[in-house]
Amino acid sequence: MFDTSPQLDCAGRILRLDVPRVMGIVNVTPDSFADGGEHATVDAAIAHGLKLVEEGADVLDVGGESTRPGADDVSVEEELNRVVPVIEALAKRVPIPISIDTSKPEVMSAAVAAGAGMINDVYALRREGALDVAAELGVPVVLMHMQGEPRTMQANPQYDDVVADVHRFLAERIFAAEMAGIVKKNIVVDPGFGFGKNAQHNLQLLAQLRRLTELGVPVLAGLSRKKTIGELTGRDDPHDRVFGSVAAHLIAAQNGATILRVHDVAATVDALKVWNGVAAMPAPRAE
Ligand SMILES: Nc1nc2ncc(COP(=O)(O)OP(=O)(O)O)nc2c(=O)[nH]1
Repeated sequence: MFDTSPQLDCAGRILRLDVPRVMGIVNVTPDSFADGGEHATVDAAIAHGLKLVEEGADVLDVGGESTRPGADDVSVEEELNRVVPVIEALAKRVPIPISIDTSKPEVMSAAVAAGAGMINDVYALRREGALDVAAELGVPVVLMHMQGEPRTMQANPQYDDVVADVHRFLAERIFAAEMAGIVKKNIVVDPGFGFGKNAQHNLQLLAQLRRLTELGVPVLAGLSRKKTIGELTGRDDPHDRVFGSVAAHLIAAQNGATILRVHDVAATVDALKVWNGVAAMPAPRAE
């Protein structure tokens, strides 16, 4: 019997989506909100990536520019200097797919040449040239919703209906990607928790995440250590938001997400082992 569950071919490295998978975050940045500066050097980032693989990550997401509210822009050259050596080294040393977290077409190309097999773009390929470059590279792409720009997006986000608005945006970006030549089986969508959303918006999106699975592509959820988790738990320090983040990602998995983007891989992997244990149980017999 052939396994018909969805999977992503990330430049030859397969990311199976038969069960929720864990994307480990490797921020090669001095200013990321949750772990800024902790893995900012090439060597530290490589070591961190190897640690996340040890902990059970199914894919690594390497990023060289913080997208937190108010973050400074990073030049193409600086971003390349941060991520390319890390991707090159990790691609040689780990068997799992590596994704590049960038919105710059030049960085997408260089990262894939260095061994990345997936593009994760918080701008959903809206930057000049990004759609064409992503189509040319032919690797899976994550299209994420953001309202506004990182610098200003949290000022006062407004929606008529955040779930419907995000759903509509992602449907439009899927269409744009397909028109550019990206095949639908290579597309993942992401509601963009915290990107132009307040806590209520984030919780509505999490509660109704299954609506996004109607788009017919895998859903990625990234709530790890984010402000909404802090507000709900009262944990001001992002490092103290592990338990809340794990709870949020289990709910995302329960609501249809099959890629979870996390800082705390070991904790999330253990939580998913419990979740998978229950999910594997036979459905209740009809009365
Ligand atoms: N697809 C996707 N990509 C993302 N990239 C960065 C961040 C922000 O989190 P982090 O990388 O931890 O922080 P920073 O952007 O400050 O480096 N969140 C997402 C997300 O929710 N979805």
